[in-house]
Amino acid sequence: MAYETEKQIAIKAALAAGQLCERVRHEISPEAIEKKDRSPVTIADFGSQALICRELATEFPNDPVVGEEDAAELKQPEMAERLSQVADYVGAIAPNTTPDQVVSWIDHGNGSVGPRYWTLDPIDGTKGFLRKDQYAVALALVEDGEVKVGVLVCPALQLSAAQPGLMFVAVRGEGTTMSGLDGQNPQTIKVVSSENDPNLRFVESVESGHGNQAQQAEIAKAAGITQDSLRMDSQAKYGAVASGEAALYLRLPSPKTPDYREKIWDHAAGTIVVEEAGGRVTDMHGKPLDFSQGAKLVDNQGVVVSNGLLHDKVIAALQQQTS
Ligand SMILES: Nc1ncnc2c1ncn2[C@@H]1O[C@H](COP(=O)(O)O)[C@@H](OP(=O)(O)O)[C@H]1O
Ligand SMILES: [Mg+2]
Repeated sequence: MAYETEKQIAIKAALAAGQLCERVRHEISPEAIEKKDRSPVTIADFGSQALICRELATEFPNDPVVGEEDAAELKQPEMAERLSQVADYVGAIAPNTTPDQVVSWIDHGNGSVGPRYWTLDPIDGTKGFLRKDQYAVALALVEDGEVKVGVLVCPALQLSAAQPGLMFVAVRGEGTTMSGLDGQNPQTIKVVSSENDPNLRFVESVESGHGNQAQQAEIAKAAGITQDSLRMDSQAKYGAVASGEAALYLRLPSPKTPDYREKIWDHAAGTIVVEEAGGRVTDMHGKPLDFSQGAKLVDNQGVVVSNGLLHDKVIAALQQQTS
């Protein structure tokens, strides 16, 4: 099977990172959230990137990693205590970790996009993480601009599972699986194969500033979806489409940030998870997402993720709105 080693290492690394994030999350005090204290997410974000980059640097030393975080802030003398907290959390999974190692692993994630690279969002949906809602650890391998392997660990996502904690894994040409966070009994999943069912749902961000909720509602309606949206943080939304829980995920540019360009780590893992489950991912103009241009999807605007059947209808509705 293609990319078997990459897949196994990515799963191991992302699950370990998910475990670290959950430990930190359960220790967030309600007061910290009220005060909008971002320290829990900072610790988990840095710890997750450190653990994953440690694994990738050991197993694939020649592969660049394009991660969301860098250690510049953590290296400041006034951050010494925070750094040692991160090292403690990482050390619970990778014994004897030193603060210097943490810094160097995090900075291993400052690579550049090339012919083959990994991209990592150590905590996607930071706002969801702080609200104790959805978040994801998202890791993907990209070759020649195409995502080849994607792993999404969603520790708080339940869908139809008996308990929260879902992992989605996809390899190009080999389908998408979903399992619990023990990785046991992965089940092949498929998008919902209907376009006219009154029960079809669409997903969008909880954060109104990350999209255009009014326009998203209109477009979903034009595509025949009559149900209210399901609002969810992070790339868990891609998992919802891949598993058939939703038929569509719309992320249209917010009127406040019309020129926003999406980040590769916010979409790479999710894209392959949906495509390999039989769905489609493009930008709002129907163009495939181009992961070869750098950390941002500079040639794309907005994101449309569907079960495939609805896709052309959605793009046509968007074109009609702008013409
Ligand atoms: N104006 C904007 N438009 C779209 N996405 C944005 C945005 N500002 C920030 N984001 C991205 O939205 C991501 C969260 O998406 P969602 O709303 O689907 O949970 C953030 O990832 P992080 O949480 O990793 O920083 C961030 O990269
Ligand atoms: Mg993100």
